Amino acid sequence: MTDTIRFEGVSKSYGDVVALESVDLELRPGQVHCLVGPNGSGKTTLLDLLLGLTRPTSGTVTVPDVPVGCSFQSPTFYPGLTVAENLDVFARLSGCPGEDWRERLLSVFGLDRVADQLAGTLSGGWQKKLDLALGFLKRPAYLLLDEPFSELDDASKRRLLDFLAAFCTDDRTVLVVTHHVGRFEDIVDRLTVFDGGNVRYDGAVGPDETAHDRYLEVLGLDS
Ligand SMILES: Nc1ncnc2c1ncn2[C@@H]1O[C@H](COP(=O)(O)OP(=O)(O)OP(=O)(O)O)[C@@H](O)[C@H]1O
Repeated sequence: MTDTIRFEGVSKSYGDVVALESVDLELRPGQVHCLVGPNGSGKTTLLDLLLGLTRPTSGTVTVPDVPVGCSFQSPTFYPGLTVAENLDVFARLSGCPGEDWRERLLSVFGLDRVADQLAGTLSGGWQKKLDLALGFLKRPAYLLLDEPFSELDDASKRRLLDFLAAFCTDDRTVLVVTHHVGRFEDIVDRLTVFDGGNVRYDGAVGPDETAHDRYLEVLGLDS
C-alpha cells in the first residue's frame, strides 16, 4: 500500500541511551491505532522520527507524501488571537479545506461557544480542544494524538471518540499514544505495545480480548 507509514529496522540512540531498537512497524490507512507502553519506552521518540524532528541512528522511516496532523501534550496556537482567528490563520498557512470543515470542527469540539475568546485566556480543557481542532484542520491522512483525552470532560471525550471513529472510515488513520488504552476500547483497530524501545506486540484487536487486557498480558501485569 503506497500510503502506509513504515519503520524498518529503526534504532535511535541518544548517546548511551537506546530509545528504540530495531523497530519494524507499519501504520496503515483507515485505522485507529493505539500505541502504548511504560514511561521511557520510546513512544515520543517514534513520533519525533515520524515527524522528521529527529533522525534514526539506523534503519529507515518512510512517510508518504500525504498530510500529517498532530496534537501533543502542550497545545500550540496563537494565544493573542481568538479561537476563530486561530482556525482561520492555521487554515490559510496550510492551504486547508474550506469553511465548511472549519465550521464542523468548531461544532464538534463545541468551540463555537468560545469562538470570539482570546485563545490564551481559555481554560486548559478548551485549549486542548482548540489544539485538537487545529490537528484535524487539514483533514490529514494521518493524525498523531498524544493523550488526546487529557483535560477533557466526559461529554467531550465521548464526542471525540465518535468523531475519531467516523474520521477513520475514509482511509484516514489516527495514531493515539496513551497510557489509558481502555478508554479507546470502543474504537481501536490495532494495538502496538512498546517496552524498553522494542515492539513487544503489534496486531489487530479482536472481539475476544480487549486492548487493555492484551496490554497487561504482554507486559506480564495480568496476574
Ligand atoms: N533528547 C533526548 N536526549 C537523551 N535521552 C532522550 C532524549 N529523548 C528521549 N530520551 C530517552 O529515550 C528513552 C525513550 O524516551 P521517550 O520519551 O521516547 O519515551 P516515552 O515512551 O515517550 O515516555 P513517556 O511515556 O514517559 O512519555 C528514555 O530513556 C529517554 O530518557
